[in-house]
Amino acid sequence: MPGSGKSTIGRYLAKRWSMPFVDVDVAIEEHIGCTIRDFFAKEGESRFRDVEQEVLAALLARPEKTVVATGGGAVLKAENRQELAEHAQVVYLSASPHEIAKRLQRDTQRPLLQVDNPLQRLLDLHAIRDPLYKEVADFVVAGSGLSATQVAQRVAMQIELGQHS
Ligand SMILES: Nc1ncnc2c1ncn2[C@@H]1O[C@H](COP(=O)(O)OP(=O)(O)OP(=O)(O)O)[C@@H](O)[C@H]1O
Ligand SMILES: O=C(O)C1=C[C@@H](O)[C@@H](O)[C@H](O)C1
Ligand SMILES: [Mg+2]
Repeated sequence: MPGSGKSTIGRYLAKRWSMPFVDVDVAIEEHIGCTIRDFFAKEGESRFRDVEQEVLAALLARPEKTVVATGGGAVLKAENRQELAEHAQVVYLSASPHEIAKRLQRDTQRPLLQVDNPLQRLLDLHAIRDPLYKEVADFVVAGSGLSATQVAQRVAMQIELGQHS
């Protein structure tokens, strides 16, 4: 979900494993040459999703092991879910819409949440996406009530356990 901690936790994991970290949102902004917010306003969400698919596929094709923070909506396209399942270990950072709304109270950068009732928007997004996140994830780490560092440690433990079993 937007605000679930993908960028924060992704950076922590990359440091822990001495791997490169790529935030797909940042890679997209480099590719389009403006902010995602402006791109949404100018070109619309559908065009954004096409660019997101292109950038994500290119990142997943990299031979180097990399920690990737996807955009929150990457799972909406079946092609992205397929690519993720095939080329990555996927972690779903689950967090309740109420907790995310609290974290992002002062945020102005996430275009989907610039609405009168961001909590309702998060509840709607969660209802649509939760099954898709679960479909594509190798495992789910529940983040509500935990600090970002605690969540990152749980994710690291799950992945490291998987690699030694
Ligand atoms: N487990 C956590 N507990 C409390 N705050 C957190 C936690 N995880 C992340 N945060 C805070 O929530 C905010 C959003 O986190 P972050 O930017 O990492 O989310 P994101 O999933 O990358 O969002 P987006 O999909 O919009 O890119 C940040 O201010 C971050 O410090
Ligand atoms: O949840 C979403 O659909 C989005 C999340 C962000 O990471 C960006 O990819 C963009 O703002 C769309
Ligand atoms: Mg992010």
